[in-house]
Amino acid sequence: MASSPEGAKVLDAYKKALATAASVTAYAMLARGMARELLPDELRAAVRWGTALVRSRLAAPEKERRTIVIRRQLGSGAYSENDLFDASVTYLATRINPQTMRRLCVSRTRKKEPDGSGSWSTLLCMEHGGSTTDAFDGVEFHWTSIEGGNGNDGNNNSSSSSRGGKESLELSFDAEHTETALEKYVPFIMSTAEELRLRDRSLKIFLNQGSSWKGINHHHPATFDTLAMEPSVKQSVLDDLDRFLKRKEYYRRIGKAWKRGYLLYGPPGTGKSSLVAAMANYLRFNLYDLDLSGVYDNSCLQRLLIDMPNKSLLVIEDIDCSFDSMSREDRKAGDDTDYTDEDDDEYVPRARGGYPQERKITLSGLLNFIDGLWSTCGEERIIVFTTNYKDRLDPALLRPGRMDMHVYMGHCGWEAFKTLARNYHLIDDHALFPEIQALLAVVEVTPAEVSEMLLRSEDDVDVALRVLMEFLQGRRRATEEAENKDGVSTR
Ligand SMILES: Nc1ncnc2c1ncn2[C@@H]1O[C@H](COP(=O)(O)OP(=O)(O)OP(=O)(O)O)[C@@H](O)[C@H]1O
Repeated sequence: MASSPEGAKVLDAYKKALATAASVTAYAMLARGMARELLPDELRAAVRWGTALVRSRLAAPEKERRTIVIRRQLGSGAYSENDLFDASVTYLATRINPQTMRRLCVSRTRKKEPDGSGSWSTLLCMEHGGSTTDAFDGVEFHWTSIEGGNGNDGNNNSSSSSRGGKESLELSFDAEHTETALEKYVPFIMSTAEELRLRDRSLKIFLNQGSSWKGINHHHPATFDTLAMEPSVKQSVLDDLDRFLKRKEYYRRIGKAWKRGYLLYGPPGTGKSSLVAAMANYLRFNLYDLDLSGVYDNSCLQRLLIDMPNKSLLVIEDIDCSFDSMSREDRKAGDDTDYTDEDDDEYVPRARGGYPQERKITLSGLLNFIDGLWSTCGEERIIVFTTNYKDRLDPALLRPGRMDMHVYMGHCGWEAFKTLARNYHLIDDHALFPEIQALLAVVEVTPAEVSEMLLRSEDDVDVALRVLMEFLQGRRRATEEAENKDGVSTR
């Protein structure tokens, strides 16, 4: 290559560069040697300090950190538990990766269901001294578990939390993310822990006794999967519930109470109560079954409604029987009670058996409490009214905006039947299905009646379906005879 003119040029340039580098190095060594010889120690120290200062200014500054200490207990009293500590432990159990933890705490608890069965739940948590990281909103949060004790834990750990003699968690992050930590991350931890708690708790059903609620464990097996109803109606109820749950901010913004009302109507035995139970199971809300015949007056009603916590479902069954829309004149004619102090638009509550009772609450009182009182205290409530006779309801209940969704629970159609066949006999098809489908298209039968027929023979699906088919044929004959009779009599 050197033999060509270009090669000679390159070699030349290379030699020059080497010579320059060698002379720069030699000069630097010479200068350093001279400085060591000529400059006094103090001056050299000052130069070193200046160089370090320039270097530290140019380098990226170390980020400031913040630490939030979350103590298990806030004081020494019985009510000093810190909910944020419990919520953080619950939340972290879902974030801990057992693969990356050197030491890990595992606890198992057995939950007993009302039907006697039990299930195990496992909780993972950090051992004292352990740490883990979590990412939220693009920010990295570092968690450390700090041991409690009496200030002399032998670790020489001088953190304030351990000195306080109480167990705690420390949450550290870059100081610039303090607002995210306090305004977003902490509320997120609380709401996630609350969701997990609701998912794991045994549900309760509360019944009113006087002006208070009495709760018992509630284990209604109905779920949206086992519910036999029109698939599109079922899906629209599910979608509505999901939308409701997600809309906390929306309700706050438009200034409306975060509640939702459903009116379930349809003939007896079509699954209205089952749907209420399925809704409670789906939402993991406790159920408050209000028997208006046991409510003396509006103030008693008010107390009951105030006592209902958030995330609860209030159901008033057979609302058409609970209020009688007789006018004052009708009532005066019917009994001797003195109604002189009443407003004309008041209604007499009826006991579930249909007998009017002495003391009164009003439908407007009920609706006003639900609209007014619930908007000022509490949130995330569902109210469900059920009725067999929608046409008998007071128009005040049906007014747009009063009940957000009206759900018709109808007679058993083909899709509903298939759900029941799957529930009771685990089948999706059978030789008798076409005939049953044809019969269901012309016969009015409730899911409760179909369920009863399918249960007649639990072990033998052939027998069960034949029993159902004969029942449907009998119903068709009866309907035809009735129609013929009507036809004859009207002729
Ligand atoms: N749609 C349905 N899906 C599944 N099972 C149902 C359905 N409807 C009725 N059943 C069965 O019938 C029983 C009675 O039904 P449920 O009490 O839910 O009906 P309802 O419409 O509330 O009746 P009522 O108007 O008389 O209170 C239920 O326990 C269940 O076994």
